[in-house]
Amino acid sequence: MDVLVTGGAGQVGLELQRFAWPDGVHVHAPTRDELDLTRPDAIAAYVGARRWGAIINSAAYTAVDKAESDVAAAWAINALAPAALAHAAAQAGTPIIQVSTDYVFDGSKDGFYTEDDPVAPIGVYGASKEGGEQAVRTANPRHVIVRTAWVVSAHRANFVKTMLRVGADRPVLRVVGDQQGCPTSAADLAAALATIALRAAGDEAAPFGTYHFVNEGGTTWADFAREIFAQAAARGGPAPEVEQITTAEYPTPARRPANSRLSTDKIRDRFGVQPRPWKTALGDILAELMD
Ligand SMILES: NC(=O)C1=CN([C@@H]2O[C@H](COP(=O)(O)OP(=O)(O)OC[C@H]3O[C@@H](n4cnc5c(N)ncnc54)[C@H](OP(=O)(O)O)[C@@H]3O)[C@@H](O)[C@H]2O)C=CC1
Ligand SMILES: Cc1cn([C@H]2C[C@H](O)[C@@H](COP(=O)(O)OP(=O)(O)O[C@H]3O[C@@H](C)C(=O)[C@@H](O)[C@H]3O)O2)c(=O)[nH]c1=O
Repeated sequence: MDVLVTGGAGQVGLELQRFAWPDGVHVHAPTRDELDLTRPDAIAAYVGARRWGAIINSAAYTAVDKAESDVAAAWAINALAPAALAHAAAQAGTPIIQVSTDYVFDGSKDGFYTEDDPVAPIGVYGASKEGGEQAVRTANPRHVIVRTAWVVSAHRANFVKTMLRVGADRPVLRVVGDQQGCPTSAADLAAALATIALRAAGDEAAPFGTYHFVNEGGTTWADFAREIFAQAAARGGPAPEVEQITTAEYPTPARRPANSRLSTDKIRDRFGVQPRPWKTALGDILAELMD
């Protein structure tokens, strides 16, 4: 079976290629040069060229602050490209797995968001990703939308790598402590996506729909930073002090939800996926980066 992975050079796309797929599964991860997702004609041609078992769209415009002033580009990659991919997949009878984000929520809920909670994005990135969700739902009934959050890995730009880099230079870091979410290992997410893709490819009656996958447990960015440095210090890495500040004290172009913790009950129940605690997953990432 052939599986198409977009965004192959990204955090999740890289882990999808490293994943130990069963024998007989071939993962194709075209580069941006081989498949430019801003070109619907190129998407239709690439998808139509082969009989795909499943398509996993992990490509996205992920620069949350930059998206506020680069609206057309964010919408092109986060909404129009998923629409084209889902449409081409539907014409071939192929299931599509679309990766989405906790930033579709406004953060006003007190507790963990379920898949039934209403979306209300507060920034361009979240709005464009929500546009992608809607487009995929409309274009292809054989879809699985997987919302995730706070994705980290040993690759590309992410909060763990930023903290280690900045923490090596400064004795005190100021980090917001009033935004709650769920850190997620790109490798753990990739394993969940692979489970879903294999099921969706082989089962007409697979439980298509919208799901959440994050590592287990919630935290704040400040406490996430503290745990990064606690584990890094045990490996001989930097141990700066983390000063907890408010969102108002760390102004950014994009607003971010105050709470975007996601419930994973549905994916556990329907796909049998069991997320690990985020601190355990973080340990594997630091081992890869530092050992
Ligand atoms: N990172 C996070 O914290 C979170 C991510 N998500 C979602 O998870 C998914 C994966 O994110 P992640 O792996 O972290 O993202 P990355 O930013 O690491 O990777 C995104 C990938 O998309 C590719 N891409 C962007 N534009 C185009 C284009 N026009 N044509 C082809 N490829 C393009 C990039 O290509 P290139 O290498 O050339 O730049 C890159 O390989 C996304 O859907 C994202 O919205 C959800 C929640 C949190
Ligand atoms: C670097 C830094 C950030 N912060 C704050 C800013 C922000 O509120 C929070 C996280 O900042 P970042 O810019 O690293 O993360 P951000 O770009 O908001 O991460 C998001 O990316 C997109 C793609 C998603 O889908 C989300 O789930 C989420 O992971 O930490 C500090 O308070 N101090 C610091 O030194």
